Amino acid sequence: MQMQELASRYDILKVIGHGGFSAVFKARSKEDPEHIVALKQLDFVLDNKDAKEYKDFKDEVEILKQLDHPNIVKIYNEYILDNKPSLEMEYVDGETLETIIQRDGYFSIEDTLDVIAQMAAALSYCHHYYVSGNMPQNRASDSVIINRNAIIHNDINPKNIIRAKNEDGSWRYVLIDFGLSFVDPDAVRHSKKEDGMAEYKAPEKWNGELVDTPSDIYSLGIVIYELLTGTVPFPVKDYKQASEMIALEEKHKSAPVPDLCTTRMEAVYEKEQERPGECDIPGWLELLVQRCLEKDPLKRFKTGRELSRFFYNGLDEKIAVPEKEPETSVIDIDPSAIKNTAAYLEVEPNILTEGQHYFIQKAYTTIGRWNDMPGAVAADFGIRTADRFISKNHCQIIRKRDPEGGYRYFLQDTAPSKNGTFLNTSKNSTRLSATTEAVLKEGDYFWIGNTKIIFHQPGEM
Ligand SMILES: Nc1ncnc2c1ncn2[C@@H]1O[C@H](COP(=O)(O)OP(=O)(O)OP(=O)(O)O)[C@@H](O)[C@H]1O
Repeated sequence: MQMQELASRYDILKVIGHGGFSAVFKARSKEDPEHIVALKQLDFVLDNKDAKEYKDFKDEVEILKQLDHPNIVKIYNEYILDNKPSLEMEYVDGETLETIIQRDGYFSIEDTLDVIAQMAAALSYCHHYYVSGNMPQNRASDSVIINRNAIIHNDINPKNIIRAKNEDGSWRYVLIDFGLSFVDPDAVRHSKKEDGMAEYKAPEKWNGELVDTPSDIYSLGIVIYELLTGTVPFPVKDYKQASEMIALEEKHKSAPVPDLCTTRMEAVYEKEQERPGECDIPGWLELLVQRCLEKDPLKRFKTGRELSRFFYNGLDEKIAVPEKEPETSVIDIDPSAIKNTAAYLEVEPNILTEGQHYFIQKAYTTIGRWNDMPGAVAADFGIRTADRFISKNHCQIIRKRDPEGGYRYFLQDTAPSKNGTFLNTSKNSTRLSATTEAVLKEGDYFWIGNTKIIFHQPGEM
């Protein structure tokens, strides 16, 4: 790589990242040795400096240079060095949220609130930024969408938020990488065709509709969900699989978001190997995430400012949180009507017990006799039975992630139940000890009281 101009201007201190399309360096200006910068240089040789794309890019940089906010990376200048477009910006010394999530799994509530406060401030600033003077046209399909009243980031994801330490030890979260339409051919690929990373991409982007400030709110909502649970609501294993991408599009457009509290409790259990008591996400924060992830952009917070307002009202306990519907349901679903279901339990009907199915959706599913007394503690899976040998809280299924990304399921007796839980035996021969977690495979069955329950795992989603 020829780097004469670059080398004459800067001492390269470190290569921060080098992908297929650009390299980012930590560099020291030779002219001003106090000046440490991040320098992003495209692997793109510019042979025509009058090209329209390059002019647009320069215009965009001119506008982004004006942005001055503690939670937005400061852009200093753009140059052509060794025939390559290069962007000089503030060096943010820290780690991306992606790195932190990969290492730590998920964030505490307190740290998540800190991220939301700072990112809502950043978005509030750019979503209400008044652009004066000459400006590029609003190019809705391009990556940076600039009009007089808003700058849209358009590629919010955990790779583009860096956490740095302030002098007083507190965290500063900084939004980087406004998906400039020219600065990064990779961004062009992402944004012109895909408008940002697929797992963070708002439904209206998939639909090719007008992208506006609520699209950033959706992407930030996915990041908040991921901070709280360690996983995005709609994960993708392989981007190259067309069927996965079609399914992902469908999920963003129409699938309900998996319950935030349940997913967090599973993540806590997986990390701590200890059952969490209550979900620690405040009700108003659940509502905030739901509002960010509304499919219809008109139902989301319109801009960072609206999000911010809701956030501080939540902190001040000024948001009314509706009671959650109880999870236990008496509606029986026929599993054959559902393709590709998650694991479920089938109760074999007998003279005392109704046939039932129950889909396992949580890290712990308690199983016991159906109890409709008001205020009674009910098991997750209440078996409708007159069988008095089944306790109200008899046994449980524990769900754990396996290394391939699927789930494994275990049966455990409840500490111990009065009448025992019997796995894969004729009834009443080998009782599970209360400390055993017996692994379950498709077709395994167990007995509680006089009732047989069959475990099914037809292939996880
Ligand atoms: N201003 C900055 N200060 C410090 N590190 C930065 C700065 N800008 C980018 N980085 C880091 O440099 C690395 C490469 O960044 P870059 O934006 O090119 O890569 P990317 O996010 O992998 O690619 P893409 O832009 O195609 O999504 C990342 O680890 C990023 O966090």
